[in-house]
Amino acid sequence: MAKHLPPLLSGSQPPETAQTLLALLHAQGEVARLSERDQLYSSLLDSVNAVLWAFDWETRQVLYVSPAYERIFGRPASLVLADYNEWRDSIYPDDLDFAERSLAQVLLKGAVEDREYRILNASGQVRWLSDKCYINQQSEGERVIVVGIAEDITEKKQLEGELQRLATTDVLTQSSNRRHFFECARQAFDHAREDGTPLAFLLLDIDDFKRINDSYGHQEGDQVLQRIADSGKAVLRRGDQFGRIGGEEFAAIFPGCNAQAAELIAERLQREVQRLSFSHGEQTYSVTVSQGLTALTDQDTSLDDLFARADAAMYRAKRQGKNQIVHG
Ligand SMILES: Nc1nc2c(ncn2[C@@H]2O[C@H](COP(=O)(O)OP(=O)(O)OP(=O)(O)O)[C@@H](O)[C@H]2O)c(=O)[nH]1
Repeated sequence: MAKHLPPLLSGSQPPETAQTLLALLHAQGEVARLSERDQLYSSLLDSVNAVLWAFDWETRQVLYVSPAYERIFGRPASLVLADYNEWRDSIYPDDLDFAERSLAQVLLKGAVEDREYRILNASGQVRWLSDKCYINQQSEGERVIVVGIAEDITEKKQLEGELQRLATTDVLTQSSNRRHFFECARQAFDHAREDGTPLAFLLLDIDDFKRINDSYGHQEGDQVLQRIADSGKAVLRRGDQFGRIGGEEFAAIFPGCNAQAAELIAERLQREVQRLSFSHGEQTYSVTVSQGLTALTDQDTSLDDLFARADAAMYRAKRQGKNQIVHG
């Protein structure tokens, strides 16, 4: 038979002590929940590879940096909280102007999301940051707080650089590939036309390359291509562009260079290639190249004009006995 238990508390309201007890239990639960949430927030902040930050625009004071600051910058957070210049001084000198100007734009735009700059961390390592920032001002007249998220994108940048290198480089010779060479050459052509500056264009083709392949094998042929490309790169000046544009055909573009100056470079390259010595087993051999050279004229309307003249000149060099430079 069911027993009827006496009511724990009589009347509709619990006595005062019980109310206090309930309130305490409730508060304890709240505290536990809050500390759980706190732990969750701080472990989230810790795990992202980004610094969340807040900055008082008027007083130039950093109000908050999340734990990733110490990991990415390699410096104690207390220092940047005491002095904003800690952050400024970490910025890679070439990027400081951009970092400051783009931060100031947040006042006009409310948000600046395309800020990428480099920092030097405490051990002198360069790191790339994507530092987005936003105005956090509720109403007119309130102090301006800028908040931001500075993500470490160093690995992404390195990957982008590697992809860019792969997309623009000829795998065998590590010189520019055809597409990239002509892209750069077209830009150089446009600049030369705009600025009225000289420009020279060169085509180079290895002589009797088929015979090298047939006599010594394709791998040997590849080595010849690599060493000729190395000679090309060594002879060129900074700002010149050198590329492999076909099987055994290379091209170079010389911005700011007239026909005479380009001729000197082509002659140097011709000598460099003649000096190269190759060996296959007991045999040693050398190679020669034919070059077609031309310079920009007032009548040229596109890079194709220069290319056509250099190409015709190069074939003349072949017909005239190879191992020579012909002007077109
Ligand atoms: N090893 C190697 N050979 C290549 C590569 N690309 C093209 N070739 C070879 O380059 C040779 C070009 O031969 P041809 O166009 O007849 O020219 P050539 O023998 O140099 O004759 P000339 O241009 O008249 O001096 C061919 O045998 C191609 O197979 C490459 O990446 N590696």
